[in-house]
Amino acid sequence: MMYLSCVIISWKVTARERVNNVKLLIKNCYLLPDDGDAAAARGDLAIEGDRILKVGDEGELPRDWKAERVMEGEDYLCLPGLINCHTHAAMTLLRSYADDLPLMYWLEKKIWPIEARLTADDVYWGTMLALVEMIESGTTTFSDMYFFMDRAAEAVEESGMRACLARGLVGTGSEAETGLEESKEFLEKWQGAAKGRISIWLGPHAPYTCPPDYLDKVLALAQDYRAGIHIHVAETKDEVEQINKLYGKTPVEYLKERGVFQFTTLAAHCVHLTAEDISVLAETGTGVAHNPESNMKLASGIAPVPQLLAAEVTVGIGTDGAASNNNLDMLEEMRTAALLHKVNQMDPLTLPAPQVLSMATGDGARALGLEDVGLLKPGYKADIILVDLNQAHLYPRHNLTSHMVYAAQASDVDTVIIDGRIVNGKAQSLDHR
Ligand SMILES: CSC[C@H]1O[C@@H](n2cnc3c(O)ncnc32)[C@H](O)[C@@H]1O
Ligand SMILES: [Zn+2]
Repeated sequence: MMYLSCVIISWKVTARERVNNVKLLIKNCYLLPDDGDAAAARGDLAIEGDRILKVGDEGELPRDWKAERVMEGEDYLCLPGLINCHTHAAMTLLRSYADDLPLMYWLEKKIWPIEARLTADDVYWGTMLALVEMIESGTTTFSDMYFFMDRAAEAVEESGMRACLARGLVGTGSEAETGLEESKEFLEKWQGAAKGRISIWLGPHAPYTCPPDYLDKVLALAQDYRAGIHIHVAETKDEVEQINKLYGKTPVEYLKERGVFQFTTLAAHCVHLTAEDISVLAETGTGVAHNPESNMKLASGIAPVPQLLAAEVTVGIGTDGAASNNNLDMLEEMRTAALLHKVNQMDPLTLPAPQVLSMATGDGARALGLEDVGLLKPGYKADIILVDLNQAHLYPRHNLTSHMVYAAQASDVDTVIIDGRIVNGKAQSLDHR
């Protein structure tokens, strides 16, 4: 833990000159066209405070507007920050701790026993490690479900990141009531904190850990606090069988019957769905967090993403925790999503690059109910990444959208801006070009 805290503190020091909400102008950078067409145009992007003021030709700069800081964008692609729709940040501490196992064995025999021994401090440092990894690889918002969430929220506040945080809730055993109490206190203390960068959700873990009477209590809390619900759904065949045995329903039917989908809901995984389940998710406006690498590694299956998209369900992308992935790299996750569904459908037209990039940005934001996040548009939050295109693997520049999905690497991310602030360590290099 000592070594980990030294690494993180040194990252914080490198990023010490975070630029605070100034008038920032990124000049002549590449901007992707809205329709993901081949040609990326060049243009300027202006930020004032926490918001985008102007992008390329969109919007007008006031005549007397003068940038306080100018960045030359010549070799940079400017993108909305990536949105990791489902993770368990502090599980970085369990990276490569238990691999090559199926979900339930992995959880019951390996993960839950060691999680029972984690302390609040562990969760702070594990979350901090995740934040460094996510920010340095271009993620600007994440949606998390774990415990000791006060400490996770502290880490988020310090890092400058945007996050939707949920205290995970298991409805059996002594933890059940404590979890509800803690969720209530968490909502009261942290909803809208860190200048609005933190949103608090409720995190009933899964249909198989949350019996009906417990889900009802969670929903009563959701009603009182107008909070969203973040839940694992239909992740494995075993889950579907177990819920069918218990309630004679699919996991989605079970949650629908309890009234879960009447609230803003983020359903993680959704691997094993019926056609009827997909209609329910579409009709209720439920967002889905697709986690292809975790689903592949735990051999849970392949989520019916093309079918969900055809039904107009909003699908974002997540990494899941670092113990089942084993990293938090959203560029890699995009590439996996695109390739997995093409080969699964035996159709290279499935999940084209522009669609996958939207899932990892604007669609992810919509799945998290963040209305002014995820797009480079005037009035939107200034959550922006600059990717350094001057890399052997990013030449020639035929199609920059494709480059982001199929060729870019985490280390290409140069500058990360969240809420108008530069939050990463490498960013200062731009100043000296
Ligand atoms: C109660 S806090 C969250 C809880 O979820 C566990 N978890 C991590 N990955 C998964 C997954 O893929 N499916 C179900 N549960 C998962 C994590 O270890 C925490 O205990
Ligand atoms: Zn998960």
